[in-house]
Amino acid sequence: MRAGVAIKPKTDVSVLYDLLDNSNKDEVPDAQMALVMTVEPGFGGQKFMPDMMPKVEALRKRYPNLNIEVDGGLSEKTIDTAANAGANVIVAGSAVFGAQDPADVIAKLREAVEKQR
Ligand SMILES: O=C(CO)[C@H](O)[C@H](O)COP(=O)(O)O
Repeated sequence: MRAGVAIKPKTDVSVLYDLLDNSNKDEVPDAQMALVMTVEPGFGGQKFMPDMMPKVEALRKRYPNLNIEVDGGLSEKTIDTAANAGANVIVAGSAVFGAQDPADVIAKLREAVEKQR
């Protein structure tokens, strides 16, 4: 099993530091992924919030090997912003399910992330 931890847009990224810094110690479950919500949780089709990117950048700087996920409003238009900030796990609903060629969209999202790694 893998464990992750998520923060909503109004939550400061620093709340994750204690947990992630201590994730190899016995008393804290290993957190192997951090999810930075890029919309308010609740439903698909919302607008990507670029002002969440400093959180992603801060996590990437502090944890070079952490899986950092973004969720909300990700598409071919917003993927470069997220990937440049350091996100390497992408949740995309509308952009994929609303596409004529979902596989092509997934390939483009993947390519944008892999370009940064
Ligand atoms: O459920 C969500 C928020 O709670 C997700 O943001 C959603 O599933 C992703 O969808 P979209 O790509 O349309 O923003």
